[in-house]
Amino acid sequence: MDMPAGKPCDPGADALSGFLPGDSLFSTGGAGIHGRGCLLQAAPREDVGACAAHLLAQAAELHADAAPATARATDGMRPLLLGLLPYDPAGPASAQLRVPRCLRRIAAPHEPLAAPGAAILQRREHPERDEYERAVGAALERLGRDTPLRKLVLSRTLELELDRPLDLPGVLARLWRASPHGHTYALPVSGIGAEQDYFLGASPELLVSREGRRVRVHPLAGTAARHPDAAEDARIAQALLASPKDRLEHAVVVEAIEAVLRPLCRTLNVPAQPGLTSTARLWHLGTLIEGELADPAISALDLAVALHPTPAVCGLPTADARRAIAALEPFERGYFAGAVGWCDIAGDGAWAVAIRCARASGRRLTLSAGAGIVPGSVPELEYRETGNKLRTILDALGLH
Ligand SMILES: C=C(O[C@H]1C=CC=C(C(=O)O)[C@@H]1O)C(=O)O
Repeated sequence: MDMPAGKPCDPGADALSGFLPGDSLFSTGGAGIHGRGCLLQAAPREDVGACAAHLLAQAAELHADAAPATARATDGMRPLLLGLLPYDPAGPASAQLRVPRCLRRIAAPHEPLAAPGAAILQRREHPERDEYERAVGAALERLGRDTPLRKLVLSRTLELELDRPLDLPGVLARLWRASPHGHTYALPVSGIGAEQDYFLGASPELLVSREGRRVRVHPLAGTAARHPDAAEDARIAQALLASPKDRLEHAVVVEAIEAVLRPLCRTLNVPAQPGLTSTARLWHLGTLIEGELADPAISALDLAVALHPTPAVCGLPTADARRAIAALEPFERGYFAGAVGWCDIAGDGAWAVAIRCARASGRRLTLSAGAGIVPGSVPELEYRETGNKLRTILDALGLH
């Protein structure tokens, strides 16, 4: 096992130019954590929280043994892990927890970034448009029946083969620049060295953050495509805020989150009305929920595990929605619609909903996006909405 301070960690002066195969990234707003290599890792199937606590305790011991050089190797940060939780804890993808060998804080890239210039050799939508729209129709039928199901999220994928391997540092820099208020992330998911598969993206949605007792959650649900004309863009945003269908889609998410957090918090503020959040391409309804933990031993990762999957990516009731999704989606979600983030040894951390993402394997990428279906959803519009969500990654690749 490599010691954390054995080698100096000098990934390069520029924010992401020194990003190497095996490195990890998670950013919130303008500040990022860049992890170099891997000191310890685990792929727990069950009890992710306990496994993380054990991993961090081991890391702390190693850090203590290498005390004088530790501050240099970890940029003064406490031992922390970067992690990825799959959408389905019982599915084939297992949770990934890794304590990087070295850590450093990095800032968002500020130079204008050239488009990567990759071209698409092959593209395949899975499911294809007709099949996706039929699945939305079938979901609407289920919602209309006498069932407890109130919402489910249906997704689709876009598989691409590029003419060259993905320029990961370049794409991450472009994702981060285009999502200055979101969470840009990249974690290795399998393979070794240059052959490493990555799960990457730029999520606008905070699943949960914890700092001491302070907890924040910022669920998003309800979407409209932005418009280049400012007046029209503002009109679209107001129409979204007033849309009963989108308000319902959003309210279901807030209700589920409140039900999880209320028993864990001694105070909890849940605004009665959603606000608006924007990305480069989309408007979303969002509600910032803030609270104070009753028990400070509950870590950011424990909270992420408790909340995941929210109805922003699954549905309500969760078990019914999960079953309906499994019946209607013809693919395995893997890490899409999971959670990605970090947690340190004090239990502080931040986790984003793993959306606006792709799994990359050399020249091959699988992009995924979903849309919340409630009574009143229109299959064609949900297809278009998922297309707009896929553009987060396509824009970063310089593709259309
Ligand atoms: C499931 C996704 O987005 C979620 C987050 C914001 C808005 C959503 C919506 O309006 O459907 C989704 O709940 C995705 O981007 O794949």
